[in-house]
Amino acid sequence: MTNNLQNDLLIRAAFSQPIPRPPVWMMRQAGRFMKEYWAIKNKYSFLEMCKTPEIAADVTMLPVDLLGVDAAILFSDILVTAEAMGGKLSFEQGVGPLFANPVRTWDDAEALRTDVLGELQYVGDAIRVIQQRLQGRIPLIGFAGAPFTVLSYLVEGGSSRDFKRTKLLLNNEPEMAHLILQKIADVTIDYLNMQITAGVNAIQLFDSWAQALSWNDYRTFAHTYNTQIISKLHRKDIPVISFCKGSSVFAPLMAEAGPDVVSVDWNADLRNIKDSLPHGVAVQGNLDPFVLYADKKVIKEKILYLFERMRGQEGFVFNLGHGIMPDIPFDNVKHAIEVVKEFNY
Ligand SMILES: Cc1c2[nH]c(c1CCC(=O)O)Cc1[nH]c(c(CCC(=O)O)c1C)Cc1[nH]c(c(CCC(=O)O)c1C)Cc1[nH]c(c(C)c1CCC(=O)O)C2
Repeated sequence: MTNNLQNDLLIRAAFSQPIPRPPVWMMRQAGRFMKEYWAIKNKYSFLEMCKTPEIAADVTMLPVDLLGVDAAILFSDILVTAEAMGGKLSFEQGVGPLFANPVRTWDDAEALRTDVLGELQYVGDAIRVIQQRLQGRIPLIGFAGAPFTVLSYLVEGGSSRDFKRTKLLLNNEPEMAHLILQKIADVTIDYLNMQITAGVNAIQLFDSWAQALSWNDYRTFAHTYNTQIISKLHRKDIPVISFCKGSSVFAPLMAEAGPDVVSVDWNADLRNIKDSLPHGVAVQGNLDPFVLYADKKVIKEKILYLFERMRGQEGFVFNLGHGIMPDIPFDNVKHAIEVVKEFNY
């Protein structure tokens, strides 16, 4: 495989090639647990940060410069596609994302736009600025939200604990759900291909809340669309990582959708998941992020336990089972990354 990266551990691990140690990056590695993030966040709104390429690049680079991770992830959000489609999106401090015009009727669903790449050009611009800063040191991961998870925010109007309205829609009005899901899938395909053209080195698809679904509903309302998206990416040598909370259960279906890597939450034993997947599908994960609140000695032990379980396995990317929480001590995150980087099989 050829690429011009100085550190291509992530790419090699994603394609299940031999590597001296697992690569490390962490979901939500650019965020509120860093005081340097707050220095920027106190001056701009979250969406302003996402939409100003220089600022998005500054934030993307924070964990690269301060933590020494093996991959950068674009600073953006999974909900920018839904905003471009017509959702009136805001992020309220302490509340999370809100859509002022939730999708509740057939008319709302039909009004969602799909020809929206023009409105997402700021993301391509940010990718180009970030790649100038990275200078090929490490890969840049682009990403998008998967249709089911994005639909849940559009329908609920924001975050939800039980996904009651979303499930009511899937159960009572499946055709309307499919209309919305297909529109989000179409936008996501264009959007990820645009990120690839702009220069990302890997892609992660976030279906964060798929755990809410039954197996059958996951297949009908999530898997179908994720499969479509992954099959329509102009991947060339760009690996695709598929993430959901619930991957401990849904990993077999996730692998069937055709990604290079399945990102696993912290419930399952990672080795058992790896062994259950078809040969050549890599895994990413799966430290419980709450371990990062613990003493440094404990953090190290839990990481080394995971590495022992994965000994002899190609196709392993170290990550958390879900994102870093905002109040996790920075020093603990840094310690975890150092433990991984000092490791050698
Ligand atoms: C579900 C989801 C969202 N966004 C995302 C997901 C999938 C990952 C996951 O399951 O956690 C993905 C995401 N969001 C953000 C990134 C940037 C890259 C990274 O560092 O990982 C990524 C990859 C920045 C962000 N996205 C958000 C922030 C916080 C904004 C702030 O500073 O207030 C950041 C840094 C806001 C956001 N965005 C979202 C929520 C629910 C919230 C509010 C809750 C929270 O704050 O954690 C939607």
